[in-house]
Amino acid sequence: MSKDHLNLRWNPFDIPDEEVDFVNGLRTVCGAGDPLSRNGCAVHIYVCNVSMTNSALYNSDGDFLIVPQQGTLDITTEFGKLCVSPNEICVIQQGMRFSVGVQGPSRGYILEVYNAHFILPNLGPIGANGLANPRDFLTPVAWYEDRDVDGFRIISKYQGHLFEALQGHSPFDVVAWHGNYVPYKYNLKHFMVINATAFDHADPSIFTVLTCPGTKPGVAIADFVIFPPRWAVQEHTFRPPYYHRNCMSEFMGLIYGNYEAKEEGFKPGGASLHSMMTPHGPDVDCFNGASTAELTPVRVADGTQSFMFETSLGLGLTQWGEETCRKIDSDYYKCWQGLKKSFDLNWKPTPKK
Ligand SMILES: O=C(O)Cc1cc(O)ccc1O
Ligand SMILES: [Fe+2]
Repeated sequence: MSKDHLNLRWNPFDIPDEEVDFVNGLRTVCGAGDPLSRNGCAVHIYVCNVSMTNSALYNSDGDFLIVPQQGTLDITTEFGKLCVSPNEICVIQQGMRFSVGVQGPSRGYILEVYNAHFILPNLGPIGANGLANPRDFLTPVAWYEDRDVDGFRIISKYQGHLFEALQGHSPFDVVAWHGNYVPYKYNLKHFMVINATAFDHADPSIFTVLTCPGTKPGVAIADFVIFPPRWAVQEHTFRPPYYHRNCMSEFMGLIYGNYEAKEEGFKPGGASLHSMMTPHGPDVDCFNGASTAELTPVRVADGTQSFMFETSLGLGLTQWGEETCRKIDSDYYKCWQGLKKSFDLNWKPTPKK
């Protein structure tokens, strides 16, 4: 494997012209571990343009966190209906039957976890409220249909493969439910952003919406992190993401707009992967702009929404992610090539007021 395989960028994944529904349009990009030992995660893309009809999917392997990027999803579940638009996300847990309706060309990202359910991160010193607040998560109200169907397809994703059984009626015949094992949705605009207000760039874990914990305390199987519209006010700081290498694998996607560290090249519906311990950071334009900008309070990321699936596991690419999709941007590494050495022995910091 050559070095440029460790930092990768994908151009937007194609939505096919021929009719494809949500299940047939599922593609796995990368992953770690496996569902047999209930340890690991996977990143999938869905691209589709027609609704699932007389069919339902359930995931025997783990939980799905679905991030629509284009097109609203009308999801019918055994618990009722969820309408999920871009900039909203939903979680459909292991075993729940669901059917996805779409209104046209649709695309999005899915984070699947095998170990445990997603939870809100511990707030630690943040205290009682902040980040994604529990009050903003919505669960469906019960909805049912009593519909006989000649051959309703029940599809199970089991050990990474799809299996199918036919039954004579719609599975969405549950008239009521109680308990808390239920799918939910969340609108990212409700995220209460907390960030550095004096100096330094905070670890993006401060933007964690949901996390799937692993067995080592504080180490996640996967975090869902967003880069929401916010103020940047830090002084004496290079404000964009720092250049770093770290112990996590970072898969990023873009719902709309631009990502501040890569205004060019990272496009909505595309993706990037910065692999564990592989150096990365802002592109040369971002570096040059932020190195000379006056550090007054400024808005960051208005009209945009990027996100990261971050995992403590190593992410291995599938054949589809690496080759079949034909979306890998082989010039990605060039975004850093114009970075010049800027060490100056005689430079002195401006004294603090
Ligand atoms: O652009 C990235 O790769 C994601 C990222 C953002 C940030 O603010 C700090 C670290 C980091 O990896
Ligand atoms: Fe990073």
